[in-house]
Amino acid sequence: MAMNLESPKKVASITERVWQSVYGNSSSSSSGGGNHQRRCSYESDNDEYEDYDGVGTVQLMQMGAERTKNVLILMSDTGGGHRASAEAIRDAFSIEFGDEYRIIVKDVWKEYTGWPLNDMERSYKFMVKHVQLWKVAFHSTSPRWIHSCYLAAIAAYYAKEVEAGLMKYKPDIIISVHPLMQHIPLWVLKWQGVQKKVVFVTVITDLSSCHPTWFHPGVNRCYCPSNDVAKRALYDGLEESQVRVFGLPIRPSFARAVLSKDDLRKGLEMDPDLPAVLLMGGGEGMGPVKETAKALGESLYDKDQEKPIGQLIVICGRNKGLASTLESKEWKIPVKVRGFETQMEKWMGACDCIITKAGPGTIAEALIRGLPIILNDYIPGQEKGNVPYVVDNGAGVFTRSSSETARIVAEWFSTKTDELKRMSENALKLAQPEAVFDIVKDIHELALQRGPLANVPYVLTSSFTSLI
Ligand SMILES: CCCCCCCC/C=C\CCCCCCCC(=O)OC[C@H](CO[C@@H]1O[C@H](CO)[C@H](O)[C@H](O)[C@H]1O)OC(=O)CCCCCCC/C=C\CCCCCCCC
Ligand SMILES: O=c1ccn([C@@H]2O[C@H](COP(=O)(O)OP(=O)(O)O)[C@@H](O)[C@H]2O)c(=O)[nH]1
Repeated sequence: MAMNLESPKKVASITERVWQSVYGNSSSSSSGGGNHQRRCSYESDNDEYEDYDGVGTVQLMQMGAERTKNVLILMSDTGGGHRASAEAIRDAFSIEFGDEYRIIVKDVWKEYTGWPLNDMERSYKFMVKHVQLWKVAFHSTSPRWIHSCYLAAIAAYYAKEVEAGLMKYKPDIIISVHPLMQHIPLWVLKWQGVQKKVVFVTVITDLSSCHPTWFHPGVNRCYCPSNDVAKRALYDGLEESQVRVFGLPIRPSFARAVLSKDDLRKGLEMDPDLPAVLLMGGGEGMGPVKETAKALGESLYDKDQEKPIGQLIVICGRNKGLASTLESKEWKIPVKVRGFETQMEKWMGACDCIITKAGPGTIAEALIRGLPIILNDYIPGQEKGNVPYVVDNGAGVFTRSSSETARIVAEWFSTKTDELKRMSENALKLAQPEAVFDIVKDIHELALQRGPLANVPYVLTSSFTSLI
């Protein structure tokens, strides 16, 4: 098995590739065989596949080995991490392979099926708010026979809809970045008789204690972000040849260090001199963000000298209530309150440490930026294992107490700057900015091994319930 948990390669090479992808191939040097001047086409919400008539055989528009291959990335906005990873993979395909691939990022469930599949975002938000409910749901569905029964029942009910959803995009390659999106699509491919023609891979977006639904023995590859997850994949029945360990896919923009901290701060209108702490709670702004912000407002103010010793950036994600509460507060230190940000790499690059719940995406991004991490919460189940991942590797600390968090940051910014520096170095050692490129290159290899991917014979058939 390629348990090659690689140390980060030269960041400059990624920088160069990202730069060339965005601004064209002006540099004379080239890296990694990408067609940098070309752009990979992709879509997220606009439909460009109007040829599907919903009843008969779907004809492929482009034939032959040279045609653009369709890559369907299955995700759901349950949290912010799945979309972030999907976008990372999309961007890396574009940088590496230009218009060889057409990338489609979709929540097919939401678009095509009915309740409860089309409402997972809200159901998930509700369950994690009532954390005991989530804990019971997570652990009680862990045994394979239990989740297989649930998923088979849902698959049987929504078979036609899921099939139509997949067929519309005529995928040559399907990439699932969600724990509940292996079983049903694989059954549909089997029903279609195209299981051997379509490349199906899973990219796991949990760093450690992930749910067993991630591991499906029918996939061509299962990309695990850590050796721990790979061991669990093998334990759950995958073959060594199916498992690869490259790291968690993070948006390529994180890997480039084009702007200095000074320039980033200027652009973001931050104080140029005061050390900065970034406070967030995933895409939904979860966890004790409000209490922590208030505590930091006190601890980062030197009462004796009557001046701040640090500045605070709060990113509330989609939590609008949180943002408006914090915006209306009077602060003694410089504070910026933001909603959902699309350029997280800039905010992270401008700060000196981060406070967050134990979301895998945020952790992996912070490691790339070398930010020491204070974890102040975790979702039971899939996020629990992220705490020792950070703490045991010396890249951060865990505390649920807001006052303790505020005290630690104040010390990092005054008497314990050496500790902050040491943790930053440890964070960088864990970072894997190349992971997303290694993943897409491996998928490309898989596709090549399949030979020409044309003529995937998608047809609507009558029943597949007998197959599941
Ligand atoms: C005998 C007692 C029965 C108990 C009742 C159980 C009924 C089933 C109800 C709910 C299903 C619960 C599913 C649990 C497995 C989920 C696997 C998992 O890890 O999911 C994680 C994702 C969220 O992603 C995570 O986000 C995090 C941040 O917030 C972080 O980024 C992390 O890295 C991510 O992995 O969770 C989901 O997507 C769950 C969506 C739940 C929607 C449930 C409501 C709809 C019910 C059924 C539809 C799905 C079919 C359920 C089949 C059960 C199979 C497990
Ligand atoms: O305003 C925001 C808040 C969060 N994120 C991104 O959302 C993801 C959050 O993923 P994580 O796994 O940390 O937590 P989740 O939101 O899934 O609970 C990370 O990539 C963040 O950079 C973002 O792009 N903008």
